[in-house]
Amino acid sequence: MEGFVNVSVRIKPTFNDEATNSCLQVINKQPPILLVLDKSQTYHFDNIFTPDIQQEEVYNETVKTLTERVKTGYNCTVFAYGQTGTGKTYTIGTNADVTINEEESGLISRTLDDFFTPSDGYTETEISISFIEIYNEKVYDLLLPHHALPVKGFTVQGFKKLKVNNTFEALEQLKYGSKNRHTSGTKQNLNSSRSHAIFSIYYQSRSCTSEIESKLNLVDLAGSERVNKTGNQGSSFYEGVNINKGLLSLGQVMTALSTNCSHIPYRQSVITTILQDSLNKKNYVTLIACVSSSPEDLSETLQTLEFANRVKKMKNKPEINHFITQYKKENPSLFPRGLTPSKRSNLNTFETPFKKPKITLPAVQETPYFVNNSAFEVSPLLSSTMTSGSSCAQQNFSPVIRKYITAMESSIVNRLESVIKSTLRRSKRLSVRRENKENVSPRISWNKISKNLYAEPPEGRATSSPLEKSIISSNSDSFLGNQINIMENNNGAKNNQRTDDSIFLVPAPRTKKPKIQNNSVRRSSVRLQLKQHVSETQLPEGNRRRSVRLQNKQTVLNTCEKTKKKSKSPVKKNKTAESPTTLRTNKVLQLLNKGTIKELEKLHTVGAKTAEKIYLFRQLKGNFKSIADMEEMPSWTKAKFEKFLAENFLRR
Ligand SMILES: Nc1ncnc2c1ncn2[C@@H]1O[C@H](COP(=O)(O)OP(=O)(O)OP(=O)(O)O)[C@@H](O)[C@H]1O
Repeated sequence: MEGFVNVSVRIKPTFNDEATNSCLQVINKQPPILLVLDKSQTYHFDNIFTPDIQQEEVYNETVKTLTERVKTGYNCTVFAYGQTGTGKTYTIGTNADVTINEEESGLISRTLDDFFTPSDGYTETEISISFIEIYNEKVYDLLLPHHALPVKGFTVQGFKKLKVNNTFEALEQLKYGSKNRHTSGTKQNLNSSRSHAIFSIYYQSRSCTSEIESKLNLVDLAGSERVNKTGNQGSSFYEGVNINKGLLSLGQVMTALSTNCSHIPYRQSVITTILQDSLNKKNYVTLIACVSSSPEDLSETLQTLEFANRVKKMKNKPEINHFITQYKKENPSLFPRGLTPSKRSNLNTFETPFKKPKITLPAVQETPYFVNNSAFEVSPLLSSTMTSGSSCAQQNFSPVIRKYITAMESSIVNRLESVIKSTLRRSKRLSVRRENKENVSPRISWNKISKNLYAEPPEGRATSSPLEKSIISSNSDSFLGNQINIMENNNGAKNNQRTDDSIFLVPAPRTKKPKIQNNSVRRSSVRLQLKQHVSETQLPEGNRRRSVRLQNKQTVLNTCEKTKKKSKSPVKKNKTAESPTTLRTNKVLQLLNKGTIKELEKLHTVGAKTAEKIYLFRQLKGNFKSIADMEEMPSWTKAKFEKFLAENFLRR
């Protein structure tokens, strides 16, 4: 597939008012060789179109093959390069009068005709077009002329990509865009293009075996010009500078590509930046160099021919943009060798290439799947799927997509069937047991039990939950003792079956630590009493501070003693103020104090480590000071635990 870039030269016809002498001569037709008379220099090109050659022949020799390649998944680009007024716009067909004369219609309209010719076999094709120009190094959308478009990376953002259904629609857009193009009259061309125009045709097709996304760029470059010849001044001069800048960087890119340079200077101008995806060796590139045979234009003609000659040296190895679905893997024999896998990176200027097919499934009636544990009804969709095999059989999808949908559906149906079967088996078992009047134990929802057990009754609720009630009202020793007995029995019999009463498996509640009168309160009361004492002694103003510092130590100690006595005085506990949680925990606590370490470990309310701690407490003849102590323990660190031991037990 490796080959040289296709380069053709088109010589513009000389008109009456121009010189009749020609500086160019075709000395051989096959292979075509062009001789520059004055310089005795020869050039070899793929095609040399003399002035008498018509548009149709130019198309057949240059773009027709590319159209076929685009249809098979290659990206292709055609450039028209040359001096101003040599027929680039005429050749490409980006002029506004494209539809006037069919014979003179350019490459664009002929290419569109080819794309809209119906192809053989079952293929869904979609043709879209875009038409942009680069004027003064800024990109403008000719189909949506407003502001300059931003270029991010190598991609133009926000240009209009229009889907067209026939050549006529596309040509209408071309005509509209051509009118929006920046043109002005120069000495050499009355309707000179002042911008580079890119007309892109996007081809997308889907068939039963493959999906293709590719594009053809037809680029009408602005003419290279010499300021002294064009006589441009002011803004036209500035336009000319930018045109030449773009053309120069294009030449440098081509040279870098032809000499296999590691760095390709794409970013030197906007035209090379946005054509980066087309100006590379992975795509087919065709150059049509338009020249004038007039001796006056000899230097420009030579420059154009030199450029074309450099491009001719560029070797490319086009890669197919064609991606074949899973089907190829399954049926490799159906696919010819040489089709390389898709390279989606080549399509970086495309927007989302394919719209995902919308799968509209028939409306589903809300019908229950399972009724009475023994029989079930299937929804209309499911039943149709299970019987017909595919709900999208009537949909207009390609065979490959249909195949995948069918596979997905069958896997869903299989799963549903297994669920239905298992549910039926279970319901059958239950009904048999009910018939035999067996005790069918309901399933225990541990979350529900824990909620019922530990949830604080909401405000205004008169009674607690049944479980709460039973625990609170029952004798703690007998109730909890029973539970331990049950557990011990179960453990002994290695019976893992849980009962509704095994409430100890529910995690312990965590309640807020009740506020305890701490030292700070005591200290503040001492300070108050000292203040009173000082005011009572009525010391002179100046000595008051000193006297406070020099307070008799005995006075302070006496005050502290009094406060201690006050705080130690028995406080009447309001039993009714204790919440059900506190009561419950107290009862658990009592059990913990009596039980052995094994019993403690069995209770999941505390972890094994905590059980050890509790046991250690007991060994130390300590007792839990409050509920808060026990409740906080699981989260304690070792240091905190040791501190607690030191403060509460070791001092005693
Ligand atoms: N092969 C041709 N046959 C008939 N007329 C031609 C041919 N080539 C060019 N012309 C005419 O020459 C004139 C200039 O051509 P055109 O505008 O295509 O040049 P250009 O290279 O695009 O110039 P510029 O770079 O300034 O835009 C046009 O009127 C066009 O019709």
